[in-house]
Amino acid sequence: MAELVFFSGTMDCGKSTLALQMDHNHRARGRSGLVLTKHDRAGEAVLSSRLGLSRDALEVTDELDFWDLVVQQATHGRPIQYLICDEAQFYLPEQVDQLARIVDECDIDVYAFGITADFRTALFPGSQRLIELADRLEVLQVEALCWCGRRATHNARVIDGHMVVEGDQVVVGDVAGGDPSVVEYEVLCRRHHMRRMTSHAARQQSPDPDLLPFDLDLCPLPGRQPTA
Ligand SMILES: Nc1ncnc2c1ncn2[C@@H]1O[C@H](COP(=O)(O)OP(=O)(O)O)[C@@H](O)[C@H]1O
Ligand SMILES: Cc1cn([C@H]2C[C@H](O)[C@@H](COP(=O)(O)O)O2)c(=O)[nH]c1=O
Repeated sequence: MAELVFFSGTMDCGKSTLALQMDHNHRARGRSGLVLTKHDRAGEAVLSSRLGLSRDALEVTDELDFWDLVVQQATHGRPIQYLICDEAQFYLPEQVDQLARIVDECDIDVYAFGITADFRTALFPGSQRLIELADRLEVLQVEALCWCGRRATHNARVIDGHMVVEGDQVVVGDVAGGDPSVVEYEVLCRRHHMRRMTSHAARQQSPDPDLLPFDLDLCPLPGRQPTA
């Protein structure tokens, strides 16, 4: 029986890599599928992973009707058995409803990949609908880590090293390493997200590089009070 599965996690935890692997494995067994994405960092109509792999994909626009898409494919003699849907947090809730209908009425597997929450910890509308409708939620096994060493569970938006909590929900960007004058993201544990303590801020408080990436709370020094 077909399933709607939502693979989620923070940014940079391997979702797009897994999406490419799943497409590869299904294709290798002769199954026919479609790969879709929306606002990938690498540009339009491409699904890219930070491991260096990428492939062509259909760009999901607000106008796209997934139901019409699979019906069209079938009527043109290209029946679909699975859909890979990356950056699904950006899909409209009604598009997620269409995906659920495709699973139930066409017996097509839908594998969706995306972050659940934005930089303010609010659910993206597409992710909220996926959580409401999915047969299964899968949290990725590879843990992205906060600078302190704990598992990263939240996405921070960072401008000039400082975490911001106001702005548009959707701003396409990457985790640190690019041009620091533009918006970038950093994954943090909840504690440091709530304290707005990015790696930059932590370094300013504790400039000795030997103290990073270890969190003093996790690895206290004798006689020293935790700072972060
Ligand atoms: N140079 C590298 N060597 C090994 N693994 C890497 C390298 N660069 C990135 N990765 C892995 O790729 C993951 C990010 O994969 P990606 O599919 O782009 O993430 P997501 O789609 O969740 O944002 C990182 O968590 C890391 O495990
Ligand atoms: C937290 C957050 C992220 N985004 C954007 C940034 C990236 O372009 C994608 C996530 O991609 P990834 O493959 O999971 O790294 O989402 C955003 O627009 N708004 C946010 O709050």
